Parts: sequence; structure tokens; C-alpha cells
Amino acid sequence: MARIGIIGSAGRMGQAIATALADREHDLAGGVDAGGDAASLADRSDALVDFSSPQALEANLHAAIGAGIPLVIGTTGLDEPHHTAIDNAARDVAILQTGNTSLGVTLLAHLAREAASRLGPDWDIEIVEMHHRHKVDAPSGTALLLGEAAAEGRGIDLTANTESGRDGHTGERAAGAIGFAALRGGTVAGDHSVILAGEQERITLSHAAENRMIFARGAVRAAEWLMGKPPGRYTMPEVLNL
Ligand SMILES: NC(=O)C1=CN([C@@H]2O[C@H](COP(=O)(O)OP(=O)(O)OC[C@H]3O[C@@H](n4cnc5c(N)ncnc54)[C@H](OP(=O)(O)O)[C@@H]3O)[C@@H](O)[C@H]2O)C=CC1
Ligand SMILES: O=C(O)C1=N[C@H](C(=O)O)C[C@H](O)C1
Repeated sequence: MARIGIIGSAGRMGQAIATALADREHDLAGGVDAGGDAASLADRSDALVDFSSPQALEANLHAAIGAGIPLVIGTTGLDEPHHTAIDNAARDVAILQTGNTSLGVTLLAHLAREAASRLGPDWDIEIVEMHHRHKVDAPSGTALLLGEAAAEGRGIDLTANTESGRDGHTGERAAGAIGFAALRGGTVAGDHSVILAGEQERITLSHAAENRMIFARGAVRAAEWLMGKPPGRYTMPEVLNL
């Protein structure tokens, strides 16, 4: 049993995480939302779980370092400077950052990497995601994570090979590109497909989140796993032993 603090506690994920903590008999150390004091929450917590906004990241990293406790970051929409800040903070505390804490997506990323490495570059890779109408970032963190996995499998750099937001006269698809398409609507918790399209055949690897509790349970499992670990940046495959 541990005391765990939630950043973004009043949000959709914050509420699901509070339920997952209770299911595992942890104490909710407290929660903060926009304008809240992450440092004082960290001082009374054994670990922090952050599902909030990229704007909160810097304060959350400082809070975790100040209290010397691990941090799970599920917030998406992070850019390169955010990742550099996480790398730096991981010299002082144990941190896990991921666009998706579910078991299913962690395995899907492995399958995407494997498929991309075994199929030649003439198999086009497209990643399609759908989320609820309230989601503010695109492509989703999960889509980017799946794109990274496919790019790794193929031995290419994702940033240099991304095609997203196609509209109008786009020209032909670039050879070797990894494409992204984002759909928004209704209450969809999170659907992701990695499509590998070859000559007259196509493979689709898909995951559907039926409920946010899959992410919440994964986040709590990650927090449990991080406690007692030395400083470093850890991953969901390590937590889940996949
Ligand atoms: N990694 C994963 O597995 C998953 C990641 N996510 C990601 O988690 C994040 C939250 O998603 P969701 O719960 O649906 O979003 P919500 O909008 O429902 O909740 C976000 C919460 O964060 C709070 N918040 C906003 N800014 C700050 C800040 N600067 N400091 C502290 N708290 C802040 C908001 O408070 P206020 O209302 O006061 O602004 C709100 O309570 C998103 O980035 C989403 O993509 C979601 C699901 C799974
Ligand atoms: O905002 C969400 O809801 C979700 N965000 C994450 C993402 O951006 O991939 C994970 C999940 O798909 C739900």
C-alpha cells in the first residue's frame, strides 16, 4: 500500500486512476488540477501519476525531484523539449512516460515493430486512430508511439518519414512514409490501427479501448513498479515484462 498523488485528478483519467488506486488498496495522497501545487502534493506522496496537460510537465518534474519520488507521465501532446526535460529529470528520479499504459497497446507496439521489420519497405504503413470529441491533441500519443515502433522495426527515423494531415492536392504518398490519420467523435475511449498495405494484400493490427480503466490500471501498475527503482527513464514493456 502506498500514498499516490494524481495530477489532473478531476479529469476523465484522474477519476479513473482514483478508482484503480482504491481497487489496489492504495491511499490517494491527494490531487491537483490547473493552478494547483504539485510540490506540496509530492511532499505527502510516495509516487505521482500525471495525466493532465503538457503545460504542467515542468512543475511536475520539479515536484518529483524535490520530493525524491517516482513519476508516471501519461500526458500526451509532448514535444521534443518536453522529452529532453524528462531525460534530464530521469537522472534524479525514476520516471515512466508513455502515450498508452494499457497492456494491449504495449503488445500492439511490439507487433507493429515486428511486422515492419519483417515486411519490406514496399509495404506502406498507415496509422489510424479515433478518440472522443474532447481530445485536444492529434495524432494521439499512442499513434505516435506505434509510429515510433514501426519506424524502429524498419530502421528509419520517424520524424523524417511522417506524413499526416493530408488534405487537398497532396501529391503521391512518399516512398517509405509512415502516415497518420486522426478521427474525433462521440465517446470513443481510444481505437488504434496499424495498417500495412502491400501489393494486393493488407494487414491490419488493431486495438480498441472499451473503457479508460485499462489505462488507469496500467498507470497504477507502473507507479507500483517504479517505487524503489533507481533514477532512470523506464518503459511499459519493462513494467509488464513484455
Ligand atoms: N497514457 C495513456 O495511457 C493515456 C493518456 N491520456 C492523456 O492524459 C491526458 C488527460 O486526459 P483526460 O483525463 O481525458 O483529460 P481531461 O481534460 O479530462 O483532464 C485533464 C485534467 O488535467 C488538469 N490540468 C490541466 N492543466 C493542468 C496543469 N497545468 N496542472 C495540473 N493539472 C492540469 C485539468 O484541470 P482543469 O480542469 O482545472 O483545467 C483536468 O482536471 C491527456 O493528455 C490524454 O491524452 C489519456 C488516456 C490514456
Ligand atoms: O486522450 C485520450 O483519451 C487518450 N489519450 C492517449 C493518446 O493520446 O494516445 C491514450 C488513449 O488512446 C486515450
